[in-house]
Parts: sequence; structure tokens; C-alpha cells
Amino acid sequence: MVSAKVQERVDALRELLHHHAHRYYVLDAPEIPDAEYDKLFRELQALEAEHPGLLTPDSPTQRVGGAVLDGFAKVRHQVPMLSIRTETDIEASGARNFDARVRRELGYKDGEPPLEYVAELKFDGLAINLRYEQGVLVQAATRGDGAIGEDVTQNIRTIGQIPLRLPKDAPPVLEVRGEVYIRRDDFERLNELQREKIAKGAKNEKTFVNPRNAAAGAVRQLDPGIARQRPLSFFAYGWGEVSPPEAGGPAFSTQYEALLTLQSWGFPVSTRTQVATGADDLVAFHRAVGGERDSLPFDIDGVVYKVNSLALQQRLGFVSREPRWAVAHKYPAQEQVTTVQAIDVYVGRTGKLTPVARLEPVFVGGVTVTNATLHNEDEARRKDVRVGDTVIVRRAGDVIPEVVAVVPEKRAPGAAPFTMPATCPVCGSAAVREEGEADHRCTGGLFCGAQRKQAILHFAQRRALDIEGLGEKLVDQLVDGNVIKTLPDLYRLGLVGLTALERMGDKSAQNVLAALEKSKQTTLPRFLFGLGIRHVGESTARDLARHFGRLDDIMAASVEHLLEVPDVGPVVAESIHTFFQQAHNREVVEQLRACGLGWEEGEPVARASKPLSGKTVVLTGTLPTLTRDEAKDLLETAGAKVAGSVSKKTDYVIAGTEAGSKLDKARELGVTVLDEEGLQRLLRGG
Ligand SMILES: NC(=O)c1ccc[n+]([C@@H]2O[C@H](COP(=O)([O-])OP(=O)(O)OC[C@H]3O[C@@H](n4cnc5c(N)ncnc54)[C@H](O)[C@@H]3O)[C@@H](O)[C@H]2O)c1
Ligand SMILES: [Zn+2]
Repeated sequence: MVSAKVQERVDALRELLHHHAHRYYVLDAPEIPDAEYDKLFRELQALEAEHPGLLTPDSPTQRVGGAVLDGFAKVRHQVPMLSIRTETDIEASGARNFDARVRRELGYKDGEPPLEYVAELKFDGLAINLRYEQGVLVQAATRGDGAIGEDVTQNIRTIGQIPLRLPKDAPPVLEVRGEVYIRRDDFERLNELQREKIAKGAKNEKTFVNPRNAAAGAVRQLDPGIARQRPLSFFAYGWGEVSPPEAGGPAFSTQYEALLTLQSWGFPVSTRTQVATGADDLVAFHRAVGGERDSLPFDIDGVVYKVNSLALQQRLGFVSREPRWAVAHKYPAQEQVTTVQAIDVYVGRTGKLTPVARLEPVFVGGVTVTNATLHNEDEARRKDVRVGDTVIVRRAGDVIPEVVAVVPEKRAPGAAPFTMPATCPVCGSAAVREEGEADHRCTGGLFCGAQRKQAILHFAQRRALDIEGLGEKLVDQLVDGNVIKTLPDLYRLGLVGLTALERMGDKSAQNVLAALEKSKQTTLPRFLFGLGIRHVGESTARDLARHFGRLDDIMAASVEHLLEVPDVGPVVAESIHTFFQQAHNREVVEQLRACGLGWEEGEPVARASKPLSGKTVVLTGTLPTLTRDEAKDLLETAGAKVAGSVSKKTDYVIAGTEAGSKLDKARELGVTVLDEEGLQRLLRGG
């Protein structure tokens, strides 16, 4: 008699597994890591094995996971697409258990020779069946529930690695099975692109949680145009229906031979696939691939062992959803659950601020992970990670660990949303996020401890202060040894300080000191460029110097005033202004002058060289040739301020077709209204 408690647990597990399988296979939006799912799955398997009376044909353990989405035509597989039994023991014994089981099922005695296997990588993507008739790709289908899949031919055709036509020696009917996946570098690029789109305001975009998910989503896209934009790859590892030899088909006798033939017909087959003899070879393969896993260009979640002889495969046959002749031997999961202890903000050497989740240490993808990047404000907000949250963390390859999702049910009440700090956590300078940018940046470049090396190298480069001999190695030594904190310290270095450094002879120290001395006589453009103000390159530095003549005037200039400089737009003006607003930056400049740095100052050019300085303009409606952005750029470059609504302070309204309430308001207030032609006249100053 089975206790009510066991029945209850079995029911609960089935319901949970159904739910998560639906999220994973149908919605491509898993809520728990695979390892967690596998644990529940195994618990159910164990209960069913213990109480066979509880087994029902609709149990998740008896079916291939997956379903068919509406919107796709259904495809009945000629040969069912099965799952693979998972060897749960991730130690060497996993391979030995499999070998022992196969030998037992084949009735082999102890003294008999070892069996031959094919050892393959277990690619972490999505299984696809490719059907070729008379050498032409006629259909591609997902696994679905194993019996019926989705017709995704249009999307699969966009994958360059999949041949559309086969050579003449291919059989009249051939079904090739393999995995569609996304390489790790392609995945990183894809997500980088997504983050940029989101930063630019795209509403319906999101980043992808992992390559498998992104690949599955791309293959099951109803719009092939979108699938084409996703960088999909393919590996062949099996086959379905194939013409028999008497109908022009091949006569393979082993798995390995079949794979080589598929390769000769143009299908990508992993070069890591190999023949293994006996359990020892399988153990060695599992170990070797485990060591290579991080450096592979794509994700794998394990290796697969298959009996090489097709005759033996046939003898072994299947149990419900799995062949008896194959097993998946896994590696530690690349996604795990842990909790967030804090969210810190890290400042990079270029001043970029990155929110980082400090984690309760967790073993993921073979290493212990203690922190994970949240990338930037948008990502942190979209994922809504909060201190105390339970999260899914992913670490694959050499890529920085990442929080892929929060488990919302486990959030403690009162957990506060994360916000980016308004100041740099290292130096206290203002941290700003420019329009159209994803990242916040520290504006205290001259003073910030995180940006020291970058600041010195930028200052010393040939096109700036041209301090010969002050290269990366020396800067590393000076900064890491705490000899130098800010730029003025460079000019306070004495011979003693320099020769105290490792590998620094008298002669080279003398040379560096001479170069420093020489750099003191410079020009204003070089000095300005050397400060490393964001968006101020050599040519902007020259323009600034020419326009203002004196450094003090540049440091004191308002944004409006800076906008009068030719080619200086609002973003650049704002950046310069904010930079010199930082007390620490100003202090460093003063100290540099006190150290004897100097240049010839000039006279400022005549004021108000821009035709629209001080004017406020409103754009409305559609102009005949200019887009809204183009018109805005032209106006701002000419010194105007472009406002969003009409008021008494508005000087001009530029109206195109379908101008609405803004035009009415302008008329009401008596503001001058111009068309595009009028705008062009205005820009010419007439
Ligand atoms: N996180 C969740 O909520 C959730 C839910 C359901 C399933 N899952 C995960 O899905 C997986 C189970 O899915 P499954 O039933 O598809 O089994 P599986 O993915 O473990 O194994 C079968 C699949 O392996 C793939 N494969 C890769 N390389 C192969 C090779 N060389 N030879 C043969 N096949 C190869 C094929 O796509 C095949 O369909 C588990 O990892 C499970 O954790 C997760
Ligand atoms: Zn800083």
C-alpha cells in the first residue's frame, strides 16, 4: 500500500515538472536552473521506481519534454526524436555505471573484450531534424513532444552552416539530426547589441538569459527576418529516416562511420567526437573534456556516450523515452541559485561604473563564484535585482558570471530597488549618464583612484604632454607602489624615488626626469587634450583653446558659453562643464600649474559667433526634407536651445505638415512661425 504522503508528493512533483517544462520548452523562459529541474525530475523517477503502481503514462518521466507552439505547422516525425538518459553521477563512476549496464543488458560475461563507444560532446542548444529529399532540404522540424514537432524550415534555412543541397552520392531520403546552438562569442555580441538597443530606448527588446535560450527563441520565431539576425550554428550527431541500401541508401555499420559520412556530405560534425574503447576511455574522455570545457567556443552541459555498433544499438533498443545504448554524462551546472548579499558599484579604469552583485558563494560551472555583473542601470532595473534576493547565476566559459534572473517568490518584503549612485564610489565625483549611453561614468578623471593609470598614460602620450619613457610598465609600478596618486605627483618625483623602483637604472631615471622637465613647456591644446575630458579629442581641444584663449576662461565657462565654440554640441559642452565643476579636477589643474607647467595663452575670439546663441526654438510637424533629429542638430550647432513646448520664452516655432497644438499655441502667443525654408535662412544668419 502506498501512503497518501507519497502519492501527494508524486502529484506535487508532476505538477511542478509540468509547469517548469512548459516554461522551458514552450515559452523559452525557464524560472529555475536546469540542475534544480533535474533534481525534481530524479526525485520523481526514484519514487516511481520504488512504487511502480504510481506510474502513469502521462508522467513527465515517461514523455519527451516539449510541445508544439501555435502558429507553426505540425510535423509528425518518421522516426521519433527521443531524449537521453542522464547519468547523474558526475564523477568517473558515471561512465563505469553506463558501461556496466550496457554489458549486463547485452549479456556479456566478465572475460569478454571491452565494448566500443563513440564519445561526443553534449551541445547545449536545441534538437532539429533536417529532412532532405533527392538531395534538397525540404523540411526542418523541432523535437516537440518527440512524436510531433514544429515546422521551422524557413528559420533553419537562414543558418549558413546547414547545407540546402547535398552532393550526388547522398541518399534519396535523408534525415539528419543535430543541435542548433549559438557560440559564446556570438551570444555575448548579441546581448551587447540588445543592451545598446535598450539604452537607446527600444521598448520590446530584452537580453537573453543564455545561448540555449536565445537559440531556441530564434528557431521558434514566427518571423524568419528575426531568426536571420541571430547568429545560429549547427552540429550534426545523428539521423532519423534514411533510405535503405536497396533504395540507394548507405550501409553504415557504426555510429562513427555514419558521422564521418554526414561530414562528407557537408554537415558540421564536432572534431572532438571520438571512438572510445571500454569504460576507461570514457572516463578519460569525460575528464579531458571537463578540462577543456571553459575554453570551448560554445556551451556544453556534458558528454554523450553511444554504443558504436549499430547492430548492438538495435539489440539494446529503447525504454519509453530513451535509447538504452546512449547516456548523457553531465558536468557541474552552469546555472545555480544563490542569494545577493550586497550590490556594489565597481569603477573601471576608464571611469565606467558597473553594478556588481556580491553573492553568497556558489559553485557554478566548475568554480566558486562570489560576484556577478549586473552590467548597467538598465539591466539592473530590468532584472530588478535587490539585496537579499534569491537569484539564478550563470557562469560559462571565461565569461564574467552574470545574474540571469531573480526568483520573485523568494523576495523578502521590504527589499528596496537598486539605484545607481549619483557620485563615484571611489572618489566622490559626480557620476553621470549621458543621453543615449548605457553606462554611468565618474567625471573625476584627474583625481579618481580607479582611473589613475589611464589618466597618467593619457596625459603622457605623445600627442598630449609627450613625456618620453613614461609607458605602461612604469605607470603600473608607480601607481601600484603608491608612489603616484595624481598627475602633479609626477613632477614631484625625484631621482631617489625613481631609482628606488625595481629595474630602474640611474640612466633611465635621469631620462624620465629630463622628459618630465621638458614637458612643462607645452601648449594649451596639448594640455587640455591631456586632461582626458570625455569627448575632448585633439581637435576639440584646439577649438577650445582658440575660442577662449585662456584656461581659466574654459574652466569657468557655462554650458551656453561652451556651445558657442564651433563644433561643440550639447553633449560635449556638458561634459567639459561637469569636468571642471569637480573640485578635485580643478585642484589637480592648479597643482600642475604650481609645479611649473605653462603655455602661451591667447586672446579670446569675438563673442557670439553662433547665429542663434540664446534663442529658444520649438520643432513641430513633419518637415519636407529634414528629420526631427537633423533639424535639432543643426539648430543646436548654431547655438539655439531646442525646447519641447511653446511658451512666452520661445523665439521661433518651426512647423511642418501636420503640426498640431504647438502651432496653435504659437499663434496664440504671437511667436514667429517658420517653415523649413525659413529655418535654413535663420541658420545662415539672415
Ligand atoms: N530549467 C527548467 O525549468 C527546465 C525544464 C525542463 C527541462 N530542462 C532541462 O532540459 C534538459 C532535459 O531535456 P531533454 O529531455 O531534451 O534531454 P537532454 O537535453 O538532457 O538530452 C537530449 C538532447 O540532447 C541534445 N544533444 C546534444 N548533444 C547531443 C549529442 N551529441 N547526441 C545526442 N543528443 C545530443 C539533443 O538536443 C537531445 O534532444 C535538462 O538539462 C533539463 O534540466 C530544464
Ligand atoms: Zn571616481
